[in-house]
Amino acid sequence: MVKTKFFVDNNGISTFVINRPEKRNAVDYEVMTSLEKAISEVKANPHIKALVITGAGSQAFCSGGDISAFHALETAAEAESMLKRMGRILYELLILPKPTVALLNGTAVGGGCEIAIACDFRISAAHSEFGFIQGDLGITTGWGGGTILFEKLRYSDAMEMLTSSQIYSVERAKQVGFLSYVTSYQELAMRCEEWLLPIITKPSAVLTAYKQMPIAKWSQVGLWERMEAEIDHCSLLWESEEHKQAVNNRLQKKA
Ligand SMILES: CC[C@@H](C(=O)O)C(=O)SCCNC(=O)CCNC(=O)[C@H](O)C(C)(C)COP(=O)(O)OP(=O)(O)OC[C@H]1O[C@@H](n2cnc3c(N)ncnc32)[C@H](O)[C@@H]1OP(=O)(O)O
Repeated sequence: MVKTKFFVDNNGISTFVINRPEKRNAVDYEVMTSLEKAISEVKANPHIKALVITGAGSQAFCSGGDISAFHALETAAEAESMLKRMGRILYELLILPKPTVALLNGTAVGGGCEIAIACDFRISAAHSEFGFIQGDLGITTGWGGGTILFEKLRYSDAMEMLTSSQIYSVERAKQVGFLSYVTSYQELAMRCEEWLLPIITKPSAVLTAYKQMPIAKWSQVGLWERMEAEIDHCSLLWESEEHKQAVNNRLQKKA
């Protein structure tokens, strides 16, 4: 089965689907490569007005990094190369000069929440749940998503979401500003299109100009450098006994 899909509709809305429902749409190297390519295509293709990222099935949007695949990364240096690669992809997604939507068809945890927060909007199915659960694994966010969360949510809300590792319902996630809109799973695709319609019917130059406003700020405040610092911290924690034990427990389904 192909691990990702990418298509563009007649309105210029492109959709990237992580297609690993049996692994709750976990991100491995193949998924990373496809996402990297899709972002480049969206940036370069003048017919594409927006990018939607979603997951296959109704159970998960994305369960973060593929812990079976990344379990093999033992040292801080080994972890850093994977984390930095995905961090750069999320930075490119963040600064894409076109509107982006995380279409949350199900639960997002760990790096899944990092992908979601790198998008401009988060539209969710009513049954989804969200958690920056990295703290329970003895690490921090490692793809730069913590830094992005602090940019997009109120300080105390971002701080609580990250440090508590709690699972948020859609109600709570909407309350803290993590979500833009909630609908039923059945209506998700249709509502997303409706949501995007007043946006994608504007000239591309207008959309790009608006997107440039936060991008200029992020460049001034050295956002990428701050994401790199986050990645460095996570890499160091990666080689801790606490992290290795937590991942082993999860792989053996003890936690
Ligand atoms: C590495 C980067 C780092 C970052 O920088 O942020 C991270 O992303 S850390 C976070 C890593 N992710 C996790 O630890 C999440 C683990 N998964 C779960 O907590 C749960 O699966 C779920 C997402 C809450 C869904 O629960 P549920 O619907 O009950 O499914 P199962 O738990 O039964 O899983 C089904 C199936 O999928 C496999 N799976 C799930 N998540 C991952 C994953 N992240 N990597 C690899 N495989 C995953 C799980 O092992 C099951 O497989 P089988 O046993 O073969 O059926």
